[in-house]
Amino acid sequence: MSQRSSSTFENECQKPFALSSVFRPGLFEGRVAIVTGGGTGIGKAIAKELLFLGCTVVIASRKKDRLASGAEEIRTWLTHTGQQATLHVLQCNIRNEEEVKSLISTTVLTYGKLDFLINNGGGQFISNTAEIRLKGWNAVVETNLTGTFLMCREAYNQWMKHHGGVIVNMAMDMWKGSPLMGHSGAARAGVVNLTKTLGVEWAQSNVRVNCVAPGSSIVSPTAAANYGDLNVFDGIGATIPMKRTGTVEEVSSAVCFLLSPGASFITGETIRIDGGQSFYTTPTYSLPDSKPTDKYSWQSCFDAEGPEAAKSKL
Ligand SMILES: CCCCC/C=C/C(=O)SCCNC(=O)CCNC(=O)[C@H](O)C(C)(C)COP(=O)(O)OP(=O)(O)OC[C@H]1O[C@@H](n2cnc3c(N)ncnc32)[C@H](O)[C@@H]1OP(=O)(O)O
Ligand SMILES: NC(=O)C1=CN([C@@H]2O[C@H](COP(=O)(O)OP(=O)(O)OC[C@H]3O[C@@H](n4cnc5c(N)ncnc54)[C@H](OP(=O)(O)O)[C@@H]3O)[C@@H](O)[C@H]2O)C=CC1
Repeated sequence: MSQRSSSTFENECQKPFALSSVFRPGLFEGRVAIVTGGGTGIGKAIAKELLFLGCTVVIASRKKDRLASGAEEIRTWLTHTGQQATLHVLQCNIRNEEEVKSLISTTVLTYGKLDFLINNGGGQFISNTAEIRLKGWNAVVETNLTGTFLMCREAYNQWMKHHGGVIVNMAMDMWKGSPLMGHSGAARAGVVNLTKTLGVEWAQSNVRVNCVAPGSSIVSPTAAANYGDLNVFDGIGATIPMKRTGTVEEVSSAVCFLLSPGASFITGETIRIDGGQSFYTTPTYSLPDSKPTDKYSWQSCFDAEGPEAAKSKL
């Protein structure tokens, strides 16, 4: 079997506009999508790929400046691809119910429909759970779980209930717990569960709801900046069975597959995009040194309590 070397692949990718999707051009022509967090990182890659495939895309997030610079980059890129598609920018904090309602209604009013919702916007900060203040806990849970719920509910009630559609949610590698990201792990586990529920409840409306779960390994400058350390992804590749970090394109193509007719019998599912990391036992969080914890056995109780106490229980 011939094996393409990684350097060949890198060279291909350095031709920035030659390769923009593994899917066929025009696949999403006539479709309308909302991508939250579409101005940066993974969301920006999803927006680009959808546009490349002919979809009209609304990107939405909290910060005007991030949206504006993301949109400028996307438009320049789109021009170079030679493809024509519409990109629309709307400000929205997914934690705010009124803003979410308005994002969906503006999209439906402007473009007459809403086919795809990609709930990519989200995130968290790093902290031992014992040190998380209630405001910080609430901020992360509202962003990742409540924000996803609000977006799904409004997309469904305002459009998809009567017209069908596809939703893709965002989780993370929280399968074995999330040391130092307890708030986000709990919220994303909720998102995975919500995805299953909605997949069942909304099947009757021809709405599919799925989710992607990237490992803590998808390199983007904005994600790194969020942790105040541009090198935060260094060293992570070595802990992954595939021996490398992931790319934003590798998340985007999974999202596009889930949106496509090729996934038309898939709903309620979460796809891991983590190079096998979540199935591998090497911990990314090292436990602090501590003495062995207390063991339970009848003999140890007898030893601890002494023969008289044990006899008195007979
Ligand atoms: C280690 C490698 C990991 C690689 C894997 C990457 C995974 C990813 O998910 S990458 C995505 C990264 N991007 C983001 O996380 C962006 C979105 N995140 C945020 O905006 C914040 O983290 C947020 C969700 C907490 C929302 O922030 P904000 O809008 O400012 O929220 P509030 O003003 O309502 O509340 C802030 C509240 O939260 C606590 N807090 C925030 N940051 C920290 C921090 N760095 N350390 C400790 N606590 C923090 C704090 O309680 C804040 O309230 P105040 O105390 O009043 O400031
Ligand atoms: N990179 C990785 O390794 C992993 C990433 N993820 C998840 O993937 C998603 C994208 O992350 P990534 O691109 O890497 O990082 P980014 O920090 O670049 O993306 C986060 C995006 O979410 C938007 N956002 C955050 N809070 C809100 C909000 N309340 N309302 C609307 N938009 C919001 C941000 O825009 P703005 O600031 O303008 O609001 C930003 O565009 C996130 O949910 C992230 O947690 C999950 C696992 C691993």
